[in-house]
Amino acid sequence: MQISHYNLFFAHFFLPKYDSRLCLFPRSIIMSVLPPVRKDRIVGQFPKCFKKEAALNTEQDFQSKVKTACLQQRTGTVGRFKISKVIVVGDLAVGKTCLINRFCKDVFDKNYKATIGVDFEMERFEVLGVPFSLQLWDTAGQERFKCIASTYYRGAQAVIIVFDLTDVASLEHTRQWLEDAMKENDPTSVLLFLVGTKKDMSSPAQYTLMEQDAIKIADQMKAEYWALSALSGENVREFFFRVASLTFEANVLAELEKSGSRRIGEVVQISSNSDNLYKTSKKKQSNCCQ
Ligand SMILES: Nc1nc2c(ncn2[C@@H]2O[C@H](COP(=O)(O)OP(=O)(O)OP(=O)(O)O)[C@@H](O)[C@H]2O)c(=O)[nH]1
Ligand SMILES: [Mg+2]
Repeated sequence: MQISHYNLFFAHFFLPKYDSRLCLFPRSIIMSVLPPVRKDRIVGQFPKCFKKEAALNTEQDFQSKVKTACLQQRTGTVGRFKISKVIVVGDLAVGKTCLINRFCKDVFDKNYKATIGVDFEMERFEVLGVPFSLQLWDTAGQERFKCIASTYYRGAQAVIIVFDLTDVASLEHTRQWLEDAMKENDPTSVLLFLVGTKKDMSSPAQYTLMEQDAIKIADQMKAEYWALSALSGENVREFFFRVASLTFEANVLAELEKSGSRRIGEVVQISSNSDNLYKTSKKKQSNCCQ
């Protein structure tokens, strides 16, 4: 689903209850807007990282409490009406649009057409039997469009910082892109990915040198490193499956934590005042205002 500026205009003015921080739309809108999950978007196994030395997680499988929650359909808003926002940032012409287009539409355009402001694509997955949607925001790298694009950074659950494997300056600039993206987001809850594109254009010797530097930067940023090619498609699907799975797992864990803390609150209330079991929220409010 290619969203033009007219579509963004529509989203802003005609979806009034959209909460950009939580990425929550009313369920009726989600049901009518989202396409069904494609067969090739079903994630059954935990996707592997690209490089163990620059990975967010080196586990072989989803956490067992996540698998149990999915089996028991206890995933809260995940799988029902929550959409996770992913922003894609990086210098101009590094290949952000081509990367998204290769994954979402399986096309590649060799002609450069600068993104003006932002575009977004919606991708639906099914992870461990639970439907899960990613909203992929493709932002402009050109300086003159940066201020428009940066207004869409807020509320991201994952940030993909892209550089060109044949252009060392674009790798150096990734620190600045990270800083800008983090001004609008909570660094403790955002998943970071550092992605080198145009692998098909890089000679093995050039690639090895670039990868050493990229892994160092990824480590400092606490990001997961990937190298891929939108032209050949190498690693593109694997990468987005990894983004979807890690984001999904983080969302389910957050839901489990939320429902766990609600239960703990109830137990405290029951033992402290057995006369009225429904006073939990009032008591909490008065405590927090003291
Ligand atoms: N050989 C090769 N060329 C690529 C690859 N990815 C992108 N390109 C080319 O790089 C140029 C820029 O690609 P875009 O995807 O438009 O770059 P962008 O990062 O979206 O640029 P802005 O929208 O200006 O920020 C185009 O000419 C693409 O064809 C790749 O993996 N391999
Ligand atoms: Mg673009």
